[in-house]
Amino acid sequence: MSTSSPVIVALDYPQMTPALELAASLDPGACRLKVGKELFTAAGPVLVERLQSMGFEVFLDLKFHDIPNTVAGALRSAASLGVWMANIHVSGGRRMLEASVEALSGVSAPPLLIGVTVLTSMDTQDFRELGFGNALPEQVLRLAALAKDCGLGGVVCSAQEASILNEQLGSDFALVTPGIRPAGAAQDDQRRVLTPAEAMAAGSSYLVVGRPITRAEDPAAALHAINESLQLSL
Ligand SMILES: O=C(O)c1cc(=O)[nH]c(=O)n1[C@@H]1O[C@H](COP(=O)(O)O)[C@@H](O)[C@H]1O
Repeated sequence: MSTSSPVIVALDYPQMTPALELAASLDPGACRLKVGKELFTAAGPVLVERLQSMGFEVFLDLKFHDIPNTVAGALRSAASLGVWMANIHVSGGRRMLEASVEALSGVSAPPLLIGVTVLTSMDTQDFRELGFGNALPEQVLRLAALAKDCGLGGVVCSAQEASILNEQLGSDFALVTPGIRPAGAAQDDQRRVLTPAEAMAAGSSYLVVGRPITRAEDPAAALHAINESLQLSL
């Protein structure tokens, strides 16, 4: 099932059971689901298939970052699971990005291929420590422009960078934004954050939301409140 909600709920759980319980409490018409490194390492492809058979579109967030041949193979495996979205690190460089696009070119109904720019857990200080000479938003724009040039469908970035990316790269390039926190919610380890409504106003295409939903007393109600704040009645 497809949904008009931009919300992707991050299922960051250590095992299959709590992930399936949470999924069962949500409506596939009201969100998509993200399976990341922790859950996929524990539960594997079977879990992805279970979520899809419950009607959810799945973002397989394994952030591949390796030599071109290895990433291309990993993406072919992801595509064979029938996932809706998959991601790779743009900092793997042009040849890795082009090999990724090429790997999916022969696949029927391939996942939307998204490049990770600068993680939303990083702030300017973390970024400087890595020795980058330019400012953080400039680096996000540089990586996003490279991703677009290589044929990716969009990038993961902070919603704080969404308006500049939209302006420079056009609105048909998807912006997937984690670091979403409803007003008053704990920031946790995220650093570049915006509220759901602010992120949409800035030009985000999809909002990745984990703990504000999964750790809520009533996750379905927390998701509903976010959709309502976006004036979506689903
Ligand atoms: O690729 C991602 O999804 C991702 C990229 C990024 O820059 N920052 C980021 O937080 N994420 C993921 O988005 C989710 C955010 O979860 P919460 O911080 O709990 O809302 C986590 O599953 C992260 O792995």
